[in-house]
Amino acid sequence: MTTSNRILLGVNIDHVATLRQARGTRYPDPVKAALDAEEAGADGITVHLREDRRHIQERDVLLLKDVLQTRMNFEMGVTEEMMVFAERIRPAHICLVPETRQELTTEGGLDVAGQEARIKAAVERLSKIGSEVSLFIDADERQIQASRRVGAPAIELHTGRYADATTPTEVADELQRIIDGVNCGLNEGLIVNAGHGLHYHNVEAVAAIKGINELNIGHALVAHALFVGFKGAVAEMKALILAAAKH
Ligand SMILES: CC(=O)[C@@H](O)[C@H](O)COP(=O)(O)O
Ligand SMILES: NCC(=O)COP(=O)(O)O
Repeated sequence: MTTSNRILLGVNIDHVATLRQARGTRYPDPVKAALDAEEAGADGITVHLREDRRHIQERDVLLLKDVLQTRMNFEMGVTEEMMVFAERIRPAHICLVPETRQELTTEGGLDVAGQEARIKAAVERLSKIGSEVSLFIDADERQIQASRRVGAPAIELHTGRYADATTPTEVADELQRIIDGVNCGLNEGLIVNAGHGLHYHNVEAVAAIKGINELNIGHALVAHALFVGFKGAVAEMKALILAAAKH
């Protein structure tokens, strides 16, 4: 069980691609954003190749595979098309996420407990290509224990409900749920990551949870980058989470 204060920042560049796709242009290029993020201290780059290709495209993933100095965390739905693509690019990390076409964003965690055989088969298949597989789940004991049973070495706890909480009580309850989830994951022997909806104003409490390995953050970074530049946005976030993790 790791209880060190070291915490990693995974920079999700999906929404750089969102801006590009909005006009069908060649810019802004998420590959450039990834390289800038690495220079500014990102420990890894996260991309979600959605089934509907609303932001990241295959071209982005293929280029990133060649140019990243850090490592790619490839988020994907559990579909045969994505399995085949992942086998082709062999990313260092793969995060299995739930996906529906109509959703605005990833609304909840993967139901691992409800489909253990299917997820176990996917984890086994993707582990064979040398990728570390994590499961994007809610901070729920049932899902965490199922994640361990299907053989995933890592989980990423969905922090969306915490990020969306409005009242102090709600925020405290959601934060406690994440803390309990982290402890449960560590007790199960899992690497515990977290992400979704994290922002400069809400990230410190999550970064301060002992034992979290990595935070994946995207939308807030891209939004802030409009005003301070991508490198500045990443460097600011990295400084914030490192300082919070030290306390
Ligand atoms: C799984 C997840 O949380 C990320 O992929 C992130 O949310 C990307 O943004 P969209 O959900 O808006 O595609
Ligand atoms: N898995 C979460 C992620 O990569 C980033 O989510 P968000 O910060 O864009 O909400």
